[in-house]
Amino acid sequence: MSDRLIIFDTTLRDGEQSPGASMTRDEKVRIAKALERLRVDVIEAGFPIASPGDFEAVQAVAEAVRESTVCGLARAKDADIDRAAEALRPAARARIHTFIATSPIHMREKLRLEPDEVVAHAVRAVRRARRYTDDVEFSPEDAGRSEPDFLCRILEAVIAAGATTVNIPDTVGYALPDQFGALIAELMARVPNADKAVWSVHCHNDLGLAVANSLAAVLAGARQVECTINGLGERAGNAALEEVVMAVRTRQDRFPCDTGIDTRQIVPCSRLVASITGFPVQPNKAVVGANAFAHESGIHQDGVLKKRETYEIMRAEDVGWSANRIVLGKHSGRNAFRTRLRELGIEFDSEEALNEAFARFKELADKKHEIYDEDLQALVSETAVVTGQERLRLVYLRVCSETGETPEATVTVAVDGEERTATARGDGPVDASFRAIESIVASGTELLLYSVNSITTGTDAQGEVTVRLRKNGRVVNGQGADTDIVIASAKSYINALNRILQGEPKTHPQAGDV
Ligand SMILES: CC(=O)SCCNC(=O)CCNC(=O)[C@H](O)C(C)(C)COP(=O)(O)OP(=O)(O)OC[C@H]1O[C@@H](n2cnc3c(N)ncnc32)[C@H](O)[C@@H]1OP(=O)(O)O
Ligand SMILES: CC(C)C(=O)C(=O)O
Repeated sequence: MSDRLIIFDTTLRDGEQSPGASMTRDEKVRIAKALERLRVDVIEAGFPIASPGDFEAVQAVAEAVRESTVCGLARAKDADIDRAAEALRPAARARIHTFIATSPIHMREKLRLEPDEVVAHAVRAVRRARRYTDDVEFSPEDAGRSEPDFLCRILEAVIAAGATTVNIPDTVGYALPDQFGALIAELMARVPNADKAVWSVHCHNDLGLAVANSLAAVLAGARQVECTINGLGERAGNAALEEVVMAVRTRQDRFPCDTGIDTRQIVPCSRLVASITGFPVQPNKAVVGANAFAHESGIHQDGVLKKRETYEIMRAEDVGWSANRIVLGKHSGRNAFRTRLRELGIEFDSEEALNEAFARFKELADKKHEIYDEDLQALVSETAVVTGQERLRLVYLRVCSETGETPEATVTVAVDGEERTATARGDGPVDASFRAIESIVASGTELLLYSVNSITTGTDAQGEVTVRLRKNGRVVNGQGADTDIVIASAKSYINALNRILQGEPKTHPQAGDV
């Protein structure tokens, strides 16, 4: 049995199925490049038949990624498989992942097919996918609630038809670790041609057991785990990549295999996904939460100072947190700035992008005593968005907020380079600012979500604001960071409006134009 555990990342497909987490094509490419740096083996980039946008995103990821295999999802239908193959054509290594449900309830109530018909669809789909690539994965959806005898039958048939990976999904997060591990062991023992395929698992977190179930499966013999950054995914999410990878690595005394992941890229990748999707990472989240390596109580601090291993089972640096805290300030130069960002896994495409980020860093350093890694990451992800084709830019903001008075905001926005100013009152300083921006841009968008997170601690911490806007059924997220949360809010609002404008004809926004 192989000692390599294949990491199949599905942040861009199942992760995107988290309500509100949809990503643009360019955002998917940025995440895919980060996943490639993380050295994931397979990137599931989307479900090409789902929409023209999903097709283009899979195609763009297939063009951009050279090291990891790029995968597209397809139902057991000819049209889905042909569409996936078309989207994956530019890939250096392409995988088609086809699936059909095998549980009695799904076959009877959803597919309305007899078990024999399900087997026939599965075999036909795998054969068709093999016409396009040698790398074909098959999943019996809802395997966690399927009959083991039927699973054995369909898995033997798809392996004989050419499936090179068979993936056992616990689609509704129903399994328990001992039972799921036993199921994998049973299937691998009973399917006669089991050794012709890699065995994989895909677990959902409805009972908070996705990682535990995945690890139980690996101990039983599975050699691929499907997972997502920060555990994103449909409903309660999928197994978190960072937890699976670090559990296997930390407990090498129990696992007979290891991954090829560059673990130092885990935290930068987690932060990128959080900032693009607008789903912040909870501070107590394992591995990637802000408190994962923080020690608060005296007895723990005393122990760690004497010997780090008394209270730490992993090294913060090994997953991408920095060990040295105060590194950069307003007297630092470009080389220190570039070097620190390189240590965080961030590279600039051009000198212009570096200069743009450096200018923002200097502005921030003037306002803030200490610049933490999290500040830098927020600043760079903001720069990456800003250097795109932005049509609106915040030029000026003044807010007047006084006890007993209605807050008032005056805002100047450059619209395609032309500055416009407006003043508005609101229920609070943020509301007043948004109203002032609206009276300039007249976007007609609906605000679905507004959230503020403190990126670091202290009263001079940067606030990171996420807003979610909807227009004509299209939902976008915007982010902004600043030590002043009203400015961060205005930046995030304008960032979201820029995303709505992206790809639209370049006329000057007037009332209702955005
Ligand atoms: C467990 C998972 O996460 S699977 C992935 C889930 N992700 C998604 O569904 C996101 C993308 N989906 C979509 O955009 C749409 O559902 C589409 C484009 C795939 C299909 O859209 P529509 O054609 O309008 O069908 P709709 O979504 O209403 O229903 C699904 C149909 O696919 C059938 N179906 C579902 N799974 C499969 C399968 N694996 N193989 C074959 N047929 C299937 C259903 O029985 C149903 O058929 P019916 O229309 O004959 O009743
Ligand atoms: C397509 C399959 C693997 C899936 O996402 C699930 O069953 O949850």
